Amino acid sequence: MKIRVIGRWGAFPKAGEATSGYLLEVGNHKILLDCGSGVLSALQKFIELKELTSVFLSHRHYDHMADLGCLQYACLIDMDLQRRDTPLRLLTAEEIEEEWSIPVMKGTHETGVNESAAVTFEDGLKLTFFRTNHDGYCLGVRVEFEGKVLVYTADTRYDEQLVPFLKDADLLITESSFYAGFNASQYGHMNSHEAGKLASVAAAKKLLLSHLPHFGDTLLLKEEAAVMFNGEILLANFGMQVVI
Ligand SMILES: Nc1ccn([C@@H]2O[C@H](COP(=O)(O)O)[C@@H](O)[C@H]2O)c(=O)n1
Repeated sequence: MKIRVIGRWGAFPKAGEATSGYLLEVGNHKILLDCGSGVLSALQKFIELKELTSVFLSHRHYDHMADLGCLQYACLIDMDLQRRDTPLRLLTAEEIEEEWSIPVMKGTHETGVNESAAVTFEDGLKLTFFRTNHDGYCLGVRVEFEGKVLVYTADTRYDEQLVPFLKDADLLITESSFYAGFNASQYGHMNSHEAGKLASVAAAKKLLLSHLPHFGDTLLLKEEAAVMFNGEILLANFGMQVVI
């Protein structure tokens, strides 16, 4: 499994970068985990959009799905120009409140997902979803393939109820929206200590800190998380690829 950081910022993108987006390449799949602001442009530095096979949307906050509409247009154009023969599969966290629906368009096909259903592909790739502790309906995803495990928590408060879904991940991607000591929970998020603690309690092998704050020295996040987690810690950087 290969995972590349396409967008690493919370809330809004820094100049020339993007908010949440991670490209997962596994078997014949190219799956985008979240499609925040700036992701569509940044993604094309690495692949052509017609190569994408699926997109997982954790929740319907702009920093996780702002570029979805334009991605749908790209798929429509690629279908019309016969550059894409299969519609892009959108795996979207079911929005209980149904405040936003995703338009039906040629080139994309939506499948609502929730915490009680897994998606299994023919080659054995399995995606299992779990509800996180965020404001609104937000799902994390556990990806399993040929004995390797990747977990992406998306947005969440620190919550040990998540641990069974994170257990023994070869790579755990968590948010680290604030610095140690800050009450991140009030905003539905985690600070760096909490990210490290979650990785430790879940016995993750490697931790990738992302969904970063727009203030302070983000290098500190890694040092702070290391107080709570003894394993390898990576701080998300644009274009960084991790192989597990
Ligand atoms: N006082 C605040 C409030 C929020 N943030 C950040 O804004 C983002 C909000 O994103 P949601 O996913 O909760 O919609 C998030 O990155 C928060 O950390 C902040 O920095 N300060």
